[in-house]
Amino acid sequence: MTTVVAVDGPAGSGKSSVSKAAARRLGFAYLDTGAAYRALAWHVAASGADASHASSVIDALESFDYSIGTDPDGYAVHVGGTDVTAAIREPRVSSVVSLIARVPEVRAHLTALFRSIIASTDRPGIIVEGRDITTVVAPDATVRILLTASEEARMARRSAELAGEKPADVGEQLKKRDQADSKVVDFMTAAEGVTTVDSTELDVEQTIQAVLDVITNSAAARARTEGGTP
Ligand SMILES: Nc1ncnc2c1ncn2[C@@H]1O[C@H](COP(=O)(O)OP(=O)(O)O)[C@@H](O)[C@H]1O
Ligand SMILES: Nc1ccn([C@@H]2O[C@H](COP(=O)(O)OP(=O)(O)O)[C@@H](O)[C@H]2O)c(=O)n1
Repeated sequence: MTTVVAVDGPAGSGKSSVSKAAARRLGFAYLDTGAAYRALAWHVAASGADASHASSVIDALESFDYSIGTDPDGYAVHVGGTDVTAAIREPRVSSVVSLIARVPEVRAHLTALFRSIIASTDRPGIIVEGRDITTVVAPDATVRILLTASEEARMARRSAELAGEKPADVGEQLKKRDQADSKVVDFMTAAEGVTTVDSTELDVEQTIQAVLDVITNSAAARARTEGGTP
């Protein structure tokens, strides 16, 4: 049976870098669900539609021909024939993606897509990261983790990544996006059965180790329960 590891958390908490590294070490697949919301935001803009109109966004879903790889060593994101891997990280996409993510039809459509990608993985496990993986996409995942960090740490990390942008602007955008996103799904508090890893005081390697420890312990506990051992 495939081991499914669900990781949620706010922007800049380390979900994608840590999940990718952990997947690489375990020989697991890796699924970045935020990339799909970002790619749809890109597609809506490319179609000339208005991201703030739910009906236009729902219409754009019909022509949304999306694909993403699940190899943690390199995954390309495509919309139709266009490689949008880099374009979806641009601030113009980040600034509108929450408008897309708040539309229930979009969430239902993408959730079904994520579940089919999870079901078709050919590796022993898959790490899936986003905002609602532990609660909506895969609430029955083998391992469920909430990766957090203080707002200050997250803003500093994102500013370091976007070196060409003004740190104050990057921080403000991250804060606004988290506020908008958290009205739609709760990724700031751990749901029942979800283990919190706080990376504020950890470096990247320590965070990867903390996540790997949770995966090892939870998978072992799950195997004991399913094997009938008390
Ligand atoms: N303790 C840490 N844990 C995870 N990432 C860290 C840590 N310290 C610094 N970083 C850096 O912060 C950034 C986190 O970004 P990312 O993994 O994209 O987060 P998210 O996917 O949650 O938005 C990366 O550039 C990473 O190298
Ligand atoms: N499971 C998910 C993943 C992302 N999202 C949306 O997609 C956006 C981009 O997600 P992301 O994971 O790429 O963002 P970062 O945390 O990497 O900045 C978020 O701001 C949410 O609006 C979501 O609603 N549900």
